[in-house]
Parts: sequence; C-alpha cells; structure tokens
Amino acid sequence: MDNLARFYIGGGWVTPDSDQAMPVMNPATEDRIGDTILANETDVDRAVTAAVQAFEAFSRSSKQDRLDLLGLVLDESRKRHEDLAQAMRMEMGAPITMARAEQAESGIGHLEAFIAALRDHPEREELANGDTLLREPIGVCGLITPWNWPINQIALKVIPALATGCTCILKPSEHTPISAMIYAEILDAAGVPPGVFNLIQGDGPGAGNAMSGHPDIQMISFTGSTRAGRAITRNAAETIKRVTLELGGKSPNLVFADCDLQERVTGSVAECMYNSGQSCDAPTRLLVERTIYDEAVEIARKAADATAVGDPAEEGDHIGPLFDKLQYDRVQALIETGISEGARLVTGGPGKPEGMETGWYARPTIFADVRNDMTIAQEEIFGPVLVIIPFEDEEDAIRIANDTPYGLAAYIQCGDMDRAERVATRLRAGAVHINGGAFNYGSPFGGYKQSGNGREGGRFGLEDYQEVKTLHRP
Ligand SMILES: NC(=O)c1ccc[n+]([C@@H]2O[C@H](COP(=O)([O-])OP(=O)(O)OC[C@H]3O[C@@H](n4cnc5c(N)ncnc54)[C@H](O)[C@@H]3O)[C@@H](O)[C@H]2O)c1
Repeated sequence: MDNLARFYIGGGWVTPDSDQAMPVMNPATEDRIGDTILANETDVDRAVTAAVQAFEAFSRSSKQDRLDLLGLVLDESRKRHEDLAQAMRMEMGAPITMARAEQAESGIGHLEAFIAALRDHPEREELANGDTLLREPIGVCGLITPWNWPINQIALKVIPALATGCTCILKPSEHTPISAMIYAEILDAAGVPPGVFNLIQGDGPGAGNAMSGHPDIQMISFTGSTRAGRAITRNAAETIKRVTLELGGKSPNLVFADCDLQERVTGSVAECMYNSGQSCDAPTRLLVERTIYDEAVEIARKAADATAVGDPAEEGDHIGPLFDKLQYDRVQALIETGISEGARLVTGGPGKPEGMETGWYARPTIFADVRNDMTIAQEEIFGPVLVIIPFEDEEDAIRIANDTPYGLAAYIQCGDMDRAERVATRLRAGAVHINGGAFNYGSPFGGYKQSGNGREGGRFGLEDYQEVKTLHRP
C-alpha cells in the first residue's frame, strides 16, 4: 500500500502535486483502508508529458518486441493474481472466490486473448488496387475506468494500448485505486519502458475532465456511466479526439415457453445478482412469455430467496455488499420508486438483509408485473434487483426488448435454436447470450445505442487504438 498516495509517472513512483486526499473504504466493514490522492491538472500534465516523450520510441517498436513485453506482463500478472483478488475484495466488496476466479482472472484472460490477436493482426497489408495499408498507433491515450470490474476494464484498455505501440495515462475509478496501483506495479516489474504506461489517481470532474480536454491526448477510452460518457464526448470534441465509450445497460432476457424453465430462470436470476448486480451487461429485465409467466415468477422468487449474501472475505458463492454507501442509497431509492410506481414486490425490498447491519448489503429483490415504461425497467439500478415483464408473442418480446435507450447485451432462453437466432438478429445489442452461453475472452465487447460505440477485446479492441495510413505509389 506504499504507493497508494503516489502516482506512477515516467517509470517511477512520484509524489503528486495535489494534496487532496480521499479515503478508500471497505464496503463490507465500512472501515477506512487508506487514502488516495486526487490528481490535479499539474499531475495530469506531468503524466501526459511523460507519455508524449515515450511515444516517439515506443511507437516504432516492433510487433515482436511488444509481444515479448506482453509475455513478461503475463508472467508478472500471474504472480500478483492473489494480491489483485484481495485488493478488489477490500476496495469494492467482490467475494473472494469470484474475485479470484473472475475479477483477477480477467486480467490474465484478456491479456492472453490480446497476445493471440496481436500475433495474427497485420500491421501492413497490400490492397488489391496496389496500395499499401499501414496500421499505426494512434498516439497518447487517456484511459478512464470504473469501479465495478476494475481489472477487467483496466486490462481491456491498457493491454491494447501497449500492444499497438501507444503510450497511455490510466485514471481508474477513485473508489478502486488499490487494484490499479498493483497493476502499475505489475507493469513496472515486467519492464514496460518509462513513460509508456502512467497511472494517476483521481476523480471525474478533476483529473478525468483534464484528460478529456488535454490537447496532447489523441484518444480517450472510457468505461462508465452514460452520463460521464456524454460529458467526456463534449469536452473531447474541442480537440477532435477519438472517443471510445463502454457505457451502461438495461439488458433484456427473453424467456420463451419452450425453454428449460426451471434451469434457465434460476440461472438468469443468478446472472442478474452476480457481482451484487453491479455489471453493465447484467440481464436485469426478465421478459417472460405470458403462458408460463406465473410459473417463471415463482421460480425467480425461489432463486432470489436462495441467493446468499455474505462477507466477501469468506469463500463461497454468495454475493457481497454494494461498493459503497452512495450506491446503496441509490439502489434503495430505486426500490422505493418501483414500489411507488405500482410494480409488485415479489421478494426482497428496501433495507439490508436480516442481521447485516454493518456493510452496504442490499436484499436480492424481484419485482413482477412491471411495465417497460416504469423507472425500474428503464434505468440501470446496479444492484441485486430483477424486474419481470410479461410478453404475448415473439414480436411483442422483441418490441419490449428494444424499447430502451441502451443496447449492450441481450439474453434469450429458448428451446428452438432457429427461433433464438432469428430473434437475436433483431435485438439491438452488442452481444446476445443464448441459453446461458457465456462471454469468451477475445470476442468483441461493446454496445449499440447509448451503451457506447467501441468494441473492446481481441482484434476489434486492437483496432480501436490504431490509425490507418495508405501508401499510394506511382
Ligand atoms: N459497457 C461496459 O463495458 C461497462 C463496463 C463496466 C461498467 N460500465 C458502466 O459503468 C457505470 C458504473 O461505473 P461508475 O459508477 O464508476 O461510473 P462513472 O461514470 O461515475 O465513473 C467511471 C469513471 O469515469 C470517471 N468520470 C466520472 N465523470 C467524469 C467526467 N465528467 N469526465 C471524465 N471522467 C469522469 C470516474 O472518475 C471513473 O473513473 C455503470 O453505468 C456501468 O454500466 C460499463
């Protein structure tokens, strides 16, 4: 934790210019773990200068050099796997079993997929018309990440930046600085050249804003709320930056009568509650065919009641607390809104689970008889709350599914694969999961509509960080 109040700039840990401290809290115990410093404009300038200076040499490194470097990052990532899992357990309440298997593991999974993608990704191509196409690093990149999947998001940005020969400044969420600090230690130990990767800690209005407006940053890659994505896009317009956005979601989950109802609804509830509901692509709107509606609601109720909530420090498949009081209050307010708008509370509801007074734990909650125009069906709740909406037929299901400003993911539970694929093509979402099909590292991840505009991971994730140059010869 020595480096928590320092930034990693130009290849070393430096004392920030800012002295604005912010406490880092453990959401399970409500204890203060330590203090981080919120960067000011001088700190941002210093990190950008280091990245600009490093760009000249690193942008001309060979693909083989970068593959070798990523191999060393992989070795170091494996060594710090447990440290990363414990950090995310402490700073955002990820239960330790899933913190190891998913949160920390994602840093390795994405890295391996990027290495494979980079090997096959041509940086020079001969076009049929005789011209030559070169893919070059876009320049200095500002990477801004959220608290809910801290290392997943960091790896999805830092690795492709390094892989393509860009230099970067990472600003993680001010709520999860510890995992980011360890990630910087990993890159340092792997021998990433000075200035190629820089870490500053800070918040949105301060450091984030200074980054999106900075004239020497050519690209901002952002993951977080649609609200912040909009503000970044506006601010970045002045300097015509490339802005890639991975934003919020309210993903529909279409349950057709011919699916394996017990298994698929139980699995769907678990996916919604996973990470305490704090996943951008969580299946939070369960759309159920009318003929099986009552049965599905009852299965969902039992699954929610069976969802254990517990201490993240203990091993097991329980869910943990919400990441802090801010989020707890927000989730409580939305549960109250659901009740006041007339949705039927099936289980859960306001308050903490019985006997859990300390920590920002919420109750696994199910609302039924929800209309799609209700606030709880339109807004991202980001807590363990599932809303259930009936539909009449396939057309009705597709209409309700697409009736959202978001388009990150969609889910289909269906006994007929022809129908599943037919419906999938009509859903306005970046990914469609059929009958529990899970995300695989290396596949593109990103949204339609107000869920964003880029695609992270694998080949598509590399291309986001590249410019294309054409050579025309006589
Ligand atoms: N689509 C995806 O891939 C994906 C993945 C994870 C999370 N998310 C979304 O992230 C959100 C939760 O994360 P959060 O609460 O940390 O989001 P947030 O938007 O509040 O913060 C995200 C990051 O942006 C920074 N930030 C905030 N305002 C900013 C501004 N005006 N300028 C520059 N930077 C700013 C924050 O400091 C933080 O680092 C949810 O909406 C979730 O759906 C999306």
